[in-house]
Amino acid sequence: MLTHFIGGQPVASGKVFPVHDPATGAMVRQAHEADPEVVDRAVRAAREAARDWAALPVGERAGWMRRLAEGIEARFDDLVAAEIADTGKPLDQTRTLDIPRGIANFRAFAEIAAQRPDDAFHLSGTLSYTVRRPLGVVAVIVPWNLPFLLMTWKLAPALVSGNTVVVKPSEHTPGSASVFAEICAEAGLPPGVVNIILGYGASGQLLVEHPGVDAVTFTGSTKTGTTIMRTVADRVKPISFELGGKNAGLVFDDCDVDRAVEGTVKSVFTNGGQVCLCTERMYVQRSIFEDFCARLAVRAQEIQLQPMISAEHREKVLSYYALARSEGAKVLTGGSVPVFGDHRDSGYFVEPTVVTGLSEWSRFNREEIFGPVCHVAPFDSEAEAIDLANGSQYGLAATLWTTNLDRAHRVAQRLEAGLVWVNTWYLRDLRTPFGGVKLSGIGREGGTRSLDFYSEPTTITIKLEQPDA
Ligand SMILES: NC(=O)C1=CN([C@@H]2O[C@H](COP(=O)(O)OP(=O)(O)OC[C@H]3O[C@@H](n4cnc5c(N)ncnc54)[C@H](O)[C@@H]3O)[C@@H](O)[C@H]2O)C=CC1
Ligand SMILES: O=C(O)/C=C/C=C(\O)C(=O)O
Repeated sequence: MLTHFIGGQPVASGKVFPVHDPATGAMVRQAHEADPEVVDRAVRAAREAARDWAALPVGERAGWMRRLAEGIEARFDDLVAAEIADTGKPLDQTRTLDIPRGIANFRAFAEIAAQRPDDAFHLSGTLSYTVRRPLGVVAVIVPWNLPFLLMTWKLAPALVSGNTVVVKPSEHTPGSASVFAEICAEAGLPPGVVNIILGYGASGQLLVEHPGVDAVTFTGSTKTGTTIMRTVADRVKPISFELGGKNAGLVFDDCDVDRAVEGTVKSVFTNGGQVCLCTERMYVQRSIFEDFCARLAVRAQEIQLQPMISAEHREKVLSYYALARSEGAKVLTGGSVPVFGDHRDSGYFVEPTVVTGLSEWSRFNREEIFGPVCHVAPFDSEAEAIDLANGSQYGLAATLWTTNLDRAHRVAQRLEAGLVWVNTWYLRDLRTPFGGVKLSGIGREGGTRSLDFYSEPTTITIKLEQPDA
């Protein structure tokens, strides 16, 4: 039974909820659900720890980040097991991406914070300099698709900046967060610096509306992002949001087609398509359209399947497969539920799916599906390709495939997206700004952008006495 982690201690509450293995549908564990009393207790614990934690020199907090990274390394296998039990991710991906990124997040932000120079300006007899103060208590609300990666992506910069935190992982994936609570305790992190509460969206709602919470960082659906925005509006709490995507991939006929097909397989199907950066709208130059579609459909049939996170999410993805048909799509591959003939038949799998033939105005091409699926459409000119890519209410990521360097720069700079990858997908440098435009989010995290969000600057200006001439 998983408990909350508050003030350095495991804490139980009245109600519990089940967590299922998406690969089999079986219940793997139960977890306590945070009620108003638990949420209040967690926020109070964070507030009590805030002053001493903020008072530590940044170098000491960076040292704590390195110790947490070592703690993750020591519990690597436990974290891998917890993440797979909750999500059904492939072992290889979990060992090479999800958990290593947790380690990298703590190490990267330890260095970025410790090495960041302070601002100072000298102007006609004045000296101005800036000191940065933490925000206080930060609510960290994260989703189920990359649970450990995304939690630590926010925790590391929040903590190294001097904030204390209350984290609420997704109700579908409390496992790795609970192992992380043990890591914090084993490392001897001061009680109350990291608090973790478990529960559904209602527990998250209680957390963000708590008057003791100073700021909210959230990754998840645009719908929940707008709810949180409304909730915190009265208190003008700072927010940082990474929300949904309906990302475009552009394939020009001067590309390396093998590379473009393989890259597209990754960008559409990684993590079962359950990454906000995944591509759902492919646009391919007409001269190579038929060949590209045929090759993508073949490769889609060969990939290792990953289940959808829940029965409900599978229904949502399948409803879009049905919608594609009703809107008149041609299904090139997939469109249904795979049959394994074993225990996976009670899991939450869907077939990787590639469709064509829909208009840009179809719901299928406008709404985030968040599954292993894409629509492929032809284009004739560079200008048309850019218009198609930009014709979305989302603007998180875009991918383009071309060997023409001028075109790569020209097109990349005209795409309305926070991130553009050229001849690759999901290549991350943790120092770069990360986030989206339009319905895809507010603000940027990554590198010093994260430190800017998790702290407030105070500018101090001193009038210097001029020496007598
Ligand atoms: N772009 C992204 O990164 C993600 C997008 N999604 C999309 O969202 C759809 C719904 O999935 P959900 O798991 O329901 O995502 P969600 O955005 O509702 O959940 C993310 C987190 O927010 C919490 N939450 C929910 N309501 C809240 C509230 N009012 N106040 C505070 N916290 C709250 C949840 O418990 C979870 O920890 C998916 O089908 C998918 O399309 C889901 C996860 C990540
Ligand atoms: O930071 C990363 O590398 C990945 C981020 C992915 C998301 O924010 C998401 O899928 O929601």
